[in-house]
Amino acid sequence: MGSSGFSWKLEDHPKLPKGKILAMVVLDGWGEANPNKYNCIHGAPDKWRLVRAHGKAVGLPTEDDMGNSEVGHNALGAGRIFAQGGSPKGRLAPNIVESQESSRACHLDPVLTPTPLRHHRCFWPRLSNDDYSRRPLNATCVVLPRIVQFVIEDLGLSSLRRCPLLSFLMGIGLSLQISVRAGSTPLLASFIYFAPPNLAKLVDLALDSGKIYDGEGFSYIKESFATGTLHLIGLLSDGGVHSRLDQLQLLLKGASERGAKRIRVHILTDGRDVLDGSSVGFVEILENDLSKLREKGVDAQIASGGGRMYVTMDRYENDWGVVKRGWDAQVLGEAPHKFKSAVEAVKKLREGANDQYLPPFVIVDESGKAVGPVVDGDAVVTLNFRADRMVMLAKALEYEDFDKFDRVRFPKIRYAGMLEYDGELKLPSKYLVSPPEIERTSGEYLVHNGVSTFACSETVKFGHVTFFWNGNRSGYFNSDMEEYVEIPSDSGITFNVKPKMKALEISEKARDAILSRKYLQVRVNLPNSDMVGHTGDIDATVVACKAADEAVKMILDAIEQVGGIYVVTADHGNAEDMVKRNKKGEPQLDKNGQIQILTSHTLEPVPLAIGGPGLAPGVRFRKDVPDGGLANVAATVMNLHGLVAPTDYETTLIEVVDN
Ligand SMILES: O=C(O)[C@@H](CO)OP(=O)(O)O
Ligand SMILES: [Mn+2]
Ligand SMILES: [Mn+2]
Repeated sequence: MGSSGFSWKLEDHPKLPKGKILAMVVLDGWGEANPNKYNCIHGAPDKWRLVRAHGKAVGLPTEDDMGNSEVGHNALGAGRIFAQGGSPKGRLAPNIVESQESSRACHLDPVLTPTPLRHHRCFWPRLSNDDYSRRPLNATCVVLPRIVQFVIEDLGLSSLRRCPLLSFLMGIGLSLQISVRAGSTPLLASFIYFAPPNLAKLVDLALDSGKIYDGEGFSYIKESFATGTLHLIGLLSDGGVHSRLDQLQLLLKGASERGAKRIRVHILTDGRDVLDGSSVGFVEILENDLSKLREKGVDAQIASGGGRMYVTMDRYENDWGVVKRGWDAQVLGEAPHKFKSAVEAVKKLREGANDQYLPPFVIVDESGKAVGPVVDGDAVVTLNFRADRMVMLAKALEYEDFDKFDRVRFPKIRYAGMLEYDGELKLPSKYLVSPPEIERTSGEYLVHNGVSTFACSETVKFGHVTFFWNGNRSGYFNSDMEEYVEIPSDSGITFNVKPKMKALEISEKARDAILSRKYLQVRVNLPNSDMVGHTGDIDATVVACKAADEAVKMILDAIEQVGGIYVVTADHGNAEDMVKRNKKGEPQLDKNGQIQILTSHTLEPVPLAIGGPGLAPGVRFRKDVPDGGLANVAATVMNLHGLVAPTDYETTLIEVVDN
C-alpha cells in the first residue's frame, strides 16, 4: 500500500476461485425488443433468447439519450458512473440510489431460462426499463446530501433544460430526482438526473456557464480572430452521440460575440444517429443562424460538407481516404461537387446517396472560388466531443510529421478540439473543454492482480474493447500481461455488402487465445449487429446477427473445452429495432407513406448472460440490486476472476448461495 493508502491489490473473493479462464463478449448494438419483422436479432435463425438490461446506467442524462459504444464500453470497463463538472470526483450517484430504493422501480429479477446457452449453468437478469411508469414521488425538497428531489407540475421534459432553477442546479453538479406531471393527470416521467457524467454534458456545462470562453483552448484560438478565419468542423445533427447542433449554435454565438469576424462551418451530415434524410433540415437551421450572424456584420458561411461515413469521420485508422476526402474539401477547398448553397448541395447529392455517405462538396462564390479553405493564420475547432471519429483528423491538423496521405498544404493554424481526444497521445494539444478522468478501470486492476488479458476486435471496433474499455486510454497497462489484436476491417464498402464482417476471424483469434491458456481474460467486441444495423439494411442485418451468433458459439465451445466461464453482453441496442416508431410503438410512415427505417442505436436494454463449466455452483444473480446496468458488469467480472471489486465500483450483480 502506498503512502496515500491506495493499493491496487484486490481481496480474494471468499467463495469464488481464481484462475478460471473467462471470455468477455460484447455484442455491439445488440438489444432486446419484441420479436417482429424489424427485429433483426429475433429474425436470425438460431436466435438467442435475450433479456432486458436498461441502458440508463451508462450515465446519460435522460431516458431520451440512446446508448452508444463510448459510454457503454466506458461503463463496462470502468465499473463506475463518473460524476463530473463541479461535484466531488468519483462516484456520486450509486450511494444515493441505494438509499432511494423505495422510489426506484428497476428490478433485477433472475430469470432462469433455457436458451441456446443451455449446456451451461446460465442466468439471465432482467433489468427493466419502466422508469417512466414509476409511481409519483412525493418529496418535494432537498432530502439527501447532493441530491434534490422535485415534483414538477405541468412541465414537459424538453422544458427541463430551460428551467433556470434546474439548469442552475445541474450546472453546479447536483443530482436531481425529477418527476414530471401534467396537472392532476398521471405521472408523465420520473428519472434521476445524475450530475453531469458524460462528455456532451461537460460541453453543455462549459457553454451554459460561459467557462468555455475563459479556458486555455479558447484563448488560444481567439488569437487568430483579428486577422484569420475561424473554421468549425463537425457532425451536424442533434444525435448527441458525437456532437450536438445546439452546441454548435452556442459556440457560433459565443465566438462571434468574442471577436470572430469571419467564420466558416464545415459540415458532416449524419443520418446514423438521426433519421436518414434529416440532414436537409439541420442545414436549413444552420443557414438561418448564419444569416442572422451576417446581419450582425459577421461574415459567416458554410464552406464545405460531406456524409460522415464517407468524409472525415473514419475511426481507428481504418481508411485514411475518408479523412483525405474531408481534408481536400475543408482545408484545400477542393471537391468533386461545387455548389452556391449548402441546402442545395445536400438536396442534390441526396439523390445519389444517403446522409451518411454524401460525397464531399465545397461552397463556391460567384466566380467559382471556394469560400472557405483553411489558410495560414486561421483557427480550427473540431466540434465533436466524442473522440473515436475525430482522432484521425486531429492528427492531420496537428502533426508536423504526417504520412497517412498527402496533405498538399499544411497551413499554420491554431487548432483546438472540443475535447482532448486521446489522453495518452495528448491529442490535440489544445482543447476547449477538459475531459473527465476515468482512472482505475477494471483492466488496470486486473493486470495488477495477475489476470492476463487478451483483447480483440476488427478495426472499426478495436478501440472500443481497448481504448474506451480502459477509460479512453490507448496502449497497454502492462505489455507483459496484455495482448491486443486488431483484425483489419474491410474498407471502402458499406457493411451491408459484407455483413459477416470479420466475426469469424475475431472468434478464431479468441478461440486460439482461450485454448492457449495463456490468458485469464479473453475479451472481444463483435461489431456486426451495430455496423450493419447502422446501414438500415434489414436483410443484411439479419445475416450480421447470425454471424455474430456463430462467433459467440465458437468462443463458448472453447470455453467449454478449458472449463472456463463466459460473460456475454452488449453495449447498447441497434439491430433489434430497425424502424422509427411513434409514441404508441407502431412503425412510423413518412410523407410518402413509406416506413421510416431507423439507422441509429435504440433505447432498448441489452442482455447479460453468465455461464460455462467453470462457473461455481451456487452463483446466482442477486435479487437486491435495484438498478443494474452496464457499470455493474465490471465488479461482476472481477468476482468471476476470484476477486472482490473495489468498494467504489458499482455493485456486483452476482452472489454465491450455498447449495
Ligand atoms: O458509428 C458510430 O460512431 C456510433 C454511432 O454514431 O456507433 P457506436 O457508438 O456503436 O460506435
Ligand atoms: Mn456500440
Ligand atoms: Mn453504433
